[in-house]
Amino acid sequence: MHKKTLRQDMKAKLAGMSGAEYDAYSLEIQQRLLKDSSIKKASLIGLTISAFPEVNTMPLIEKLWAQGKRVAVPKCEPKTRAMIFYEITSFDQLETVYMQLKEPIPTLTKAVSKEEIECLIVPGVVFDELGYRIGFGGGYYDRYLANYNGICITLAFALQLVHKVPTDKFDLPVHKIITETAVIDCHRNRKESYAVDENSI
Ligand SMILES: Nc1nc2c(c(=O)[nH]1)N(C=O)[C@@H](CNc1ccc(C(=O)N[C@@H](CCC(=O)O)C(=O)O)cc1)CN2
Ligand SMILES: Nc1ncnc2c1ncn2[C@@H]1O[C@H](COP(=O)(O)OP(=O)(O)OP(=O)(O)O)[C@@H](O)[C@H]1O
Repeated sequence: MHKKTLRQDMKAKLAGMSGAEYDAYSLEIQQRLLKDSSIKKASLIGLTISAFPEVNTMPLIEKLWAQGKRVAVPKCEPKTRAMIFYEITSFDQLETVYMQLKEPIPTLTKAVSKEEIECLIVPGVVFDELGYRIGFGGGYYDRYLANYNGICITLAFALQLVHKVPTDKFDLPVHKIITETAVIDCHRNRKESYAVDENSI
């Protein structure tokens, strides 16, 4: 199925989730993430300010701050489709300027380089167990990840997983996907799937 159709179908499915499910699953995903070694090790984490029905990241950000971690969120550059991450220490440092997305106010925050971000929480709409994803179609993360060397984790509701996401050559998979029911080691799944491919030749 085409990326665009998969994206639209999933958005419709997500819209059918109840508020109670959204809250309970988001909390479960947050708790699983906070137990994960990649997050425990990281001192600067890059993530987005979620917009419903994305897994709620606002309570997560508060938890990260409470644990003494630094948090950086992206600002989009629509002309070039680039993103710059800025460290925020309060939700008062956010504004809505682009699409209904909350972004950091550059005059109140400090830009952080890609190399400083040890763990990046990557958003998206549809995912598979190898870590491939379909985002909102801006290509922002495909570009950002092209020369990113840290750990990439996605937070998703279990219903956002499909058997296989169609991929283009610029698509880069995440290392792990955390849902309310599982922590999926996509990196390992890819290694195993390549091994199966080789054995079948
Ligand atoms: N909460 C959250 N913040 C995020 C993302 C996200 O997925 N979630 N992003 C993740 O990347 C970036 C913003 N992504 C965007 C992706 C597409 C469009 C956009 O303009 N979409 C057009 C169609 C695409 C086009 O014009 O070619 C549209 O919907 O009309 C805007 C922002 C950064 N911030
Ligand atoms: N590394 C790249 N360099 C240049 N263009 C790219 C790159 N990656 C993706 N693109 C372009 O961006 C557009 C959007 O790609 P795609 O539909 O895969 O986005 P997405 O994965 O849904 O979005 P996002 O990465 O923002 O979550 C495509 O037209 C693609 O050609």
